[in-house]
Amino acid sequence: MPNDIMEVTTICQDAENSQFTVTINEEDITPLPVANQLPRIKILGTGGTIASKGESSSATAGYHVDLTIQDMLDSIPDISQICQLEYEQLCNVDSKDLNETQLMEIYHGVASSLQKFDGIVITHGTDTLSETAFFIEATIDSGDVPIVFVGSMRPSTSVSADGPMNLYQAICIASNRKSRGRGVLVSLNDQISAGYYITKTNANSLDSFNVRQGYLGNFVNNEIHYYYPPVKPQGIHKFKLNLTKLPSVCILYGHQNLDPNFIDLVKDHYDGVVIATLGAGSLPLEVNKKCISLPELPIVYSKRSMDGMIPRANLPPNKGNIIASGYLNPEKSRILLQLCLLSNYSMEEIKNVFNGVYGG
Ligand SMILES: NC(=O)C[C@H](N)C(=O)O
Repeated sequence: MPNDIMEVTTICQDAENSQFTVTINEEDITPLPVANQLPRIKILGTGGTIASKGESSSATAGYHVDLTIQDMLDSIPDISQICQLEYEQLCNVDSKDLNETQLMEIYHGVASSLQKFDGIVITHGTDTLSETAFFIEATIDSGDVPIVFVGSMRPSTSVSADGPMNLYQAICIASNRKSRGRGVLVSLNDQISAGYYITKTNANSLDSFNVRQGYLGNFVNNEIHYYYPPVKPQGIHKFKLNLTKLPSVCILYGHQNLDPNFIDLVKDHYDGVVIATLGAGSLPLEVNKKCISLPELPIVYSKRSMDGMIPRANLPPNKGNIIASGYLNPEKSRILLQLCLLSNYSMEEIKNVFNGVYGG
């Protein structure tokens, strides 16, 4: 028997329906689970469009959150042969309304489920899903347990609602042992990606999430195809979370003819600032001067552009308090800076953390 690791798996218990001849080495064989040995999966519900109802079947905007996890589960195929399920409704809101208290509830919901479950699914609005996913990856050492975020772009009432299939796939992904050791995942529109890097790039379409670092896998016809063996993103810095309030960090958006004094509006009200710079760290000379004149205020230079990164070489010369975001977009840079400040890191230590994503 060849020594390859199986790269294609099927959720379907009926192996004859698999379109693939799967070769596995003997060490990799797991017997088909009997009912009480099925993976234990915890769903944590937070709301979002996946839990929403609209006015009519053609409405894809103007909807409201109205479904519980149980309602959502009623709309998906039978999963009793795939996993043993438990769920908890942590909150039920549009993700624009998620605040720090609810973020901490999600953190505790995940942390307290890790020991008891083989996989965790979090239903979440797509608008801020990537922020929560990044936060959880940065604060929880999940070991091998897959943590799968899922949302939808159409409300449950719309024609061709995407929520049921997305949820079904997320549960299958969390239940599949090939998902182990991959950290925080996002499952949406048949694609599997790393929560650390994913970004919402389209405000409306089903193909709303994109990741330039590449999708990790694909879900087609009940089969999960991972493109790579288990791996977690490069440069993750794990923070120990204590229960104090997160430091406040704001994001400023750069534009042509930027007034250098815009920093003055926020400098006394926030512990740190992130600027979406015009290109790869470029800001008008006077704005750079203003930023470096505030040596106590950490300022992360991130980017307006969806793709690309901020290299350290593009920072202004006297860059004591200026930190390059590397590959992180402004909203992820904000969370990383908050966590660094919560940990009382020095400016140098903050730069080292951002260096993990090639910034610093
Ligand atoms: N598609 C969605 O889930 C968007 C929604 N506004 C939310 O983030 O809760």
